[in-house]
Amino acid sequence: MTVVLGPNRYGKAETRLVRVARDGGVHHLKDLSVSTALSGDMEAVHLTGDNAAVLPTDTQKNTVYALARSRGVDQIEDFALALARHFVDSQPTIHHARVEIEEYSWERVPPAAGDPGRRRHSFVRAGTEVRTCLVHHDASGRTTVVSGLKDLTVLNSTGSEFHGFIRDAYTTLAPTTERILATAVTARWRHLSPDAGPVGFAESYAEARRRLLEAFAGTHSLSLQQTLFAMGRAVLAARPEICEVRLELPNKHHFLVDLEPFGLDNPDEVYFAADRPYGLIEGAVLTEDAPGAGFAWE
Ligand SMILES: O=c1[nH]c(=O)c2[nH]c(=O)[nH]c2[nH]1
Repeated sequence: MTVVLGPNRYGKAETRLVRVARDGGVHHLKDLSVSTALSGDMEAVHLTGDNAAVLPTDTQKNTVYALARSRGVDQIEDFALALARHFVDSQPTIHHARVEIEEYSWERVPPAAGDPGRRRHSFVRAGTEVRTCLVHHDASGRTTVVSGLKDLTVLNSTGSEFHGFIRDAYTTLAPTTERILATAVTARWRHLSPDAGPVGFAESYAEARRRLLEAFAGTHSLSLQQTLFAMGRAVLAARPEICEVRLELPNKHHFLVDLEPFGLDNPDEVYFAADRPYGLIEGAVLTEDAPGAGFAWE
């Protein structure tokens, strides 16, 4: 039997980077988790242990910190692109770089009563929402950028129905014209080009996020699948720099509690927020002319 080496990559996962930009006495915070993965001429290291082509994962981690200092960190997509290009362009044995970044957002602590000055260096974590990006760059100059977010938890307390579904021998679910619809959105969107056009990644991200929220809130939902498509379509309709949106929407079920044993009615008021199992609705929404994704999602 002959065996051969298949696809492989290696890197440093989840390098935690906090950067404080000091603008006089006013500080700005970036809080990131950066994962790098490289591939290229890696037959020898796998087959014989010859490390001559290997840029150590420790060096990859150091590069994250060094570039944070030498070029700063603004939009995570731009930072990921700089890292990916650095690895591929500086090392002949590295043919492909994959850089994935998560950004945790912080808000300023509000000013105290009677102290109108804004807080200059005190922050509070802004919820659980995480901004994400995934960048690929290879030695032939192909570059892809996927932006996104995860753990964006949203809830509509009305405007959601679910009925007309298949009923078989195992179906017990009652059709409903009134339910809570709640989900923790994971959304990722593929850019047509690695520079986000003239708007830049800051505005592109803010607007895509806004369209997702508007579509979730503004869709009278007959299913979470319908809401998923409406959310993806809303982003694509508003953002010409984006050609594909992929969504993962866990259905965070809220069950009306039966209060009859206690002599109480329950007119859509008291719910049990179930933890698991949960429905998981996943889908991609693309423009008709979206170019092939290549390695963008890998
Ligand atoms: O929006 C929904 N889609 C489903 O496919 C489904 N299945 C289910 O049990 N509840 C729901 N809700």
